[in-house]
Amino acid sequence: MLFSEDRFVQRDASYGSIEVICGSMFSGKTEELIRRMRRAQFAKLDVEIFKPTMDTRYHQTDIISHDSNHIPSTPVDHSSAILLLSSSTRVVGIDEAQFFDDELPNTCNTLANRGIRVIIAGLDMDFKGRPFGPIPALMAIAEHVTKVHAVCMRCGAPANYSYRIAKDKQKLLLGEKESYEPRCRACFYRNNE
Ligand SMILES: Nc1ncnc2c1ncn2[C@@H]1O[C@H](COP(=O)(O)OP(=O)(O)O)[C@@H](O)[C@H]1O
Ligand SMILES: Cc1cn([C@H]2C[C@H](O)[C@@H](COP(=O)(O)O)O2)c(=O)[nH]c1=O
Ligand SMILES: [Zn+2]
Repeated sequence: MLFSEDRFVQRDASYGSIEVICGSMFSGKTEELIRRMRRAQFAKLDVEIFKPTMDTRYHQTDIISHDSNHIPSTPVDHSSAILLLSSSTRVVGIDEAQFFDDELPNTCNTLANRGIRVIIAGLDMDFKGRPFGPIPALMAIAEHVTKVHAVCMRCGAPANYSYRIAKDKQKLLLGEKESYEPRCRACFYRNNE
């Protein structure tokens, strides 16, 4: 079922909220983030979208999904910049949040306590199946967590792991289908132990 904004409205409008969209690569995190941001724009709310400067796979500024859906964003080096750049904003979106520093949860809390709706998209696990960056802490403090799934490239089941095809072992390796494929638990661990 699609996330519905109507299901959760703060009674005290001086407070906002935190939403996390997480899952494996190709699971539709960016598409879902774009969908929610576009609905906020249709509602004529001021929105700002941020991504980490290091994620330059498709475009210097735009956020672009694997289906070429896109929306403009502001690249930032550190989560503290998001606070400085969000003063007159009602809705803040953050993509590829797994790449941000450990201050991101505090930043998001500060924004939400200023009345801002914060929507975060990011990988919950790295290629080893381990929690990734600030995402687990964000999931803990969020009002809403949406876990989306890709389709396992081996068996067609819902996939929640990002299997790395490339031989590189370092945690950070930007890439797409040439380097990763989504897999279900069985197909991920059967070939990865
Ligand atoms: N194995 C797969 N499972 C699901 N979607 C896939 C797969 N491979 C490619 N896609 C495409 O990826 C799109 C999702 O892209 P995107 O929102 O950028 O995902 P994410 O941000 O989670 O990596 C899907 O709509 C689909 O067209
Ligand atoms: C699993 C994993 C992924 N990455 C990189 C690969 C991509 O550049 C992004 C994820 O992009 P998506 O929008 O979710 O498809 O993260 C990485 O650096 N390390 C990993 O373990
Ligand atoms: Zn599978």
